[in-house]
Amino acid sequence: MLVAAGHVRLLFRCVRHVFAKYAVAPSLFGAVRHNRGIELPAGSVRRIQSRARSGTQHFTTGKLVRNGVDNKAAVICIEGNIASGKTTCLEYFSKTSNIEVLTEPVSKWRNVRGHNPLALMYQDPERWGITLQTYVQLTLLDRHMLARSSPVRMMERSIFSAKYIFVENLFKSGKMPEVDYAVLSEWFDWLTTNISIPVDLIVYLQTSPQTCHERLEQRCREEEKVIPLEYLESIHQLYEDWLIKQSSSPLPAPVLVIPADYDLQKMLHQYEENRDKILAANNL
Ligand SMILES: Nc1ncnc2c1ncn2[C@@H]1O[C@H](COP(=O)(O)OP(=O)(O)O)[C@@H](O)[C@H]1O
Ligand SMILES: O=c1ccn([C@H]2C[C@H](O)[C@@H](COP(=O)(O)O)O2)c(=O)[nH]1
Repeated sequence: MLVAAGHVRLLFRCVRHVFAKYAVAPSLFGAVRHNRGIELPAGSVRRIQSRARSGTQHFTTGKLVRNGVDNKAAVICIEGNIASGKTTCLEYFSKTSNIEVLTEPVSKWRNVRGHNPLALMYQDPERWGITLQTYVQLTLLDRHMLARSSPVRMMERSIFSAKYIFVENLFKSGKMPEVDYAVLSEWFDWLTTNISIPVDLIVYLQTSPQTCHERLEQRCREEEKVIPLEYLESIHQLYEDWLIKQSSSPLPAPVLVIPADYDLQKMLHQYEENRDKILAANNL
């Protein structure tokens, strides 16, 4: 009971953080509605009247969007299993001008005010899964809502994979209590219904779990030393169901699959070969 109350308090703190950062609550509710939309001071969040892009499923009428965000910029999410090579891929494209690269905020997940929710989750997922995933959801939402500085944004993972892969995995494996799953799901549904989170293309780095296991050991991140091959197999299966079979959760954007079991040199070649397809997201 006490644990559940603590989670609710944490969730309220999270949404207050988002609203405070983007000044949504006072300015939104104090806003005046005109025929052309809502007028708000610069830097605040506004509701947009419509947004539809061909090739994507998102129609964002009436959703919150941060003022000053250029909705014409393309957003490409790099998805894949743990240690599949997402950061390495982003590093490669970061050398291209006009591409803004946002890596996952893992450093925050390892240190929030002196606490390490990533390590806690791996030590005791039943207790700390909701704590980590609440913070992952908040920090990824923050990434999605950052004002864009280039015509193309590439970001590592998304609020969608946090929910459809990692939260689902914790719940389906019996490591997340049903009440925690229900609360996280309600949050996710509210956020994605009310806030504009456009994604134009998903690039899926498709690896075997064995490859990821080897790369994980090579990377040697302290918190991840306890990850067994079976964990990577579960995450792999969820990714395949979502992005290849397209049978589990809704797709926020079209998917480009890049086989990623190859060595680094071949991967860089693959990225170059797919560069035009990836950057074509800018013209959708
Ligand atoms: N194609 C590759 N072949 C071999 N090792 C790789 C390859 N791509 C990445 N690595 C290494 O594997 C580890 C995980 O890669 P990383 O890009 O951090 O994965 P992710 O961001 O998906 O977790 C790192 O040590 C990285 O140097
Ligand atoms: O929603 C999430 C997203 C990520 N994680 C974990 C998985 C890894 O241990 C780290 C970072 O992932 P990378 O694939 O190495 O970038 O965070 C999670 O538990 N939940």
